[in-house]
Amino acid sequence: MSKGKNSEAVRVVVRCRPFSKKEELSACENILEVDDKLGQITIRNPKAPPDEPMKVFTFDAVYGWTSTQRDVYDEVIRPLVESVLHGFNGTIFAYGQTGTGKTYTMQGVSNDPDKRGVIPNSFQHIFTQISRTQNQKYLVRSSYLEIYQEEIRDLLCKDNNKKLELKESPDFGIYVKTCLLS
Ligand SMILES: Nc1ncnc2c1ncn2[C@@H]1O[C@H](COP(=O)(O)OP(=O)(O)OP(=O)(O)O)[C@@H](O)[C@H]1O
Repeated sequence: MSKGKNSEAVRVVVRCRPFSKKEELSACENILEVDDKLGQITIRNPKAPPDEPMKVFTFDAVYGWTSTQRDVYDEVIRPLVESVLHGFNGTIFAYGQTGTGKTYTMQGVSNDPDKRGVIPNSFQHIFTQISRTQNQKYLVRSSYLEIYQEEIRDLLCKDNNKKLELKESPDFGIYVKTCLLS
């Protein structure tokens, strides 16, 4: 049976950011080609001998430097948030080297509606859906943690310098006690 493109349990999506001003000014060379139809990224090694084949990587979806926050939300995030609203679990995380655009994609620019990222767009999506629903109760819980250099901080806590401890319980597994829980 053929599967729809959003039916995989885990989807890996790559987004390539545009050159920064600094990279433009220093005439950095683009070595990537993004094929969003095939979900492929081709990497050209400028130092490789001419007969060496280029490296091609295939993902569930790829987004190039002209992709917008809306493209990413509508095609990748919206279906997952919809399924969460129907009671399924869902996780979105951004992974990548420093400066590659994780914060831009997840958070974006708050004072420009077109540049808002996954977090504000999914909040808007969830609360719009809740406001339109009648005869149904929702419970929305939120936490915002930073893990940096092996230390965990609760960014919703007034004292966000306080380090949280990693704990383990037979009932919940591994957890941290956030400000809301303590
Ligand atoms: N898709 C994009 N379009 C335009 N600008 C982008 C895009 N992605 C990232 N940028 C810009 O590139 C720079 C680096 O991005 P960002 O801070 O999101 O990287 P990061 O992966 O979160 O880095 P770090 O791991 O160091 O926190 C920022 O100036 C950001 O605005």
